[in-house]
Amino acid sequence: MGSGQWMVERRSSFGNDSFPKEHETVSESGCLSIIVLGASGDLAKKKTFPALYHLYRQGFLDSNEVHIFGYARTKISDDDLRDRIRGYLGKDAEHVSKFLQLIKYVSGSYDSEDGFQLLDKEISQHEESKNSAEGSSRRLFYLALPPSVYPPVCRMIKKCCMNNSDLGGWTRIVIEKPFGKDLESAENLSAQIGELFEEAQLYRIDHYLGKELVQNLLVLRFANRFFLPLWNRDNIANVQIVFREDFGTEGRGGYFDEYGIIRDIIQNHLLQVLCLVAMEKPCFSQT
Ligand SMILES: NC(=O)C1=CN([C@@H]2O[C@H](COP(=O)(O)OP(=O)(O)OC[C@H]3O[C@@H](n4cnc5c(N)ncnc54)[C@H](OP(=O)(O)O)[C@@H]3O)[C@@H](O)[C@H]2O)C=CC1
Ligand SMILES: O=C1O[C@H](COP(=O)(O)O)[C@@H](O)[C@H](O)[C@H]1O
Repeated sequence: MGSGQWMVERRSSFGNDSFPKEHETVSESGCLSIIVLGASGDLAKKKTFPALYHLYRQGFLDSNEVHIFGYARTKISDDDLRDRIRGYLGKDAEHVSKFLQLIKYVSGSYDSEDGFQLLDKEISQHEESKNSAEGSSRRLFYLALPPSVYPPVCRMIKKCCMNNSDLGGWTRIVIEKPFGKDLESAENLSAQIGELFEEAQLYRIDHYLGKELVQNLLVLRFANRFFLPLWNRDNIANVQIVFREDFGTEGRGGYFDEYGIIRDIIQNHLLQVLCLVAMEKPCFSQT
């Protein structure tokens, strides 16, 4: 299947015709607010904040423009959140401390306006303090939350927290896997979120596809002259994909009770790895 055909399929399956217009330019200057919803959780502490820290260390997040907000129901202070994530960031205490000062925590529920109005107030205050006359405001909402709360959270963002600066900018939503429990719930989620945001504002992600080892599987299989002719049923007796964690549930119990570890890992991460191990060479031709 070529890329042209893929676009057509994707439009119909997500029921939304508002893909980015190819030549549309979007302002990438001015104040940037990154809001991590579910900031008290496992994903936020182990992956999201460390990823933001690495972007900061590599110079992609300018402390003159960026502020990071954590949001969740747990009642903790800014410093409590900083203490929770400090140990996951790195060993350079000075840089870690500077990065942590960019983070503010707001507590509130996922389905009522009070918390989101407070969040909007905090973001707006930050924008007012940082914006120059020509700057625009960008708001990136990262949902480090179980899928069951995506719809209420998206409704609250739409109602209370959209960027409406006269100076332009954008509001974007990043959604983690798993995207629902099955086809029906995934389509249901898409329909609900699609009513609130344009497709161009939505980013569905799965961090396994970004792993170097996973990405290298394609190179190993299709660009390596030793493996290319040998990687087939005549030479491979069996394939085992092993997922191991050397720690316990660690606060994920509520989420696992609802979704289950199999849905959490197997139908996305591990099946993707299986596909990369076993699939035919991709066809890159255009249709
Ligand atoms: N952990 C990881 O490494 C990764 C996780 N993911 C995905 O990210 C999402 C969150 O995972 P993770 O952070 O591990 O899970 P957590 O159980 O740690 O949940 C994150 C936060 O969401 C809130 N929460 C948990 N359960 C519920 C619930 N039933 N209803 C409302 N709020 C709830 C809690 O915050 P509070 O109570 O303070 O509001 C919690 O701190 C999942 O969809 C998971 O598949 C994706 C990639 C990696
Ligand atoms: O998506 C998830 O993945 C992590 C494991 O990711 P890894 O990069 O550390 O291998 C898992 O711990 C988490 O429960 C799950 O939601």
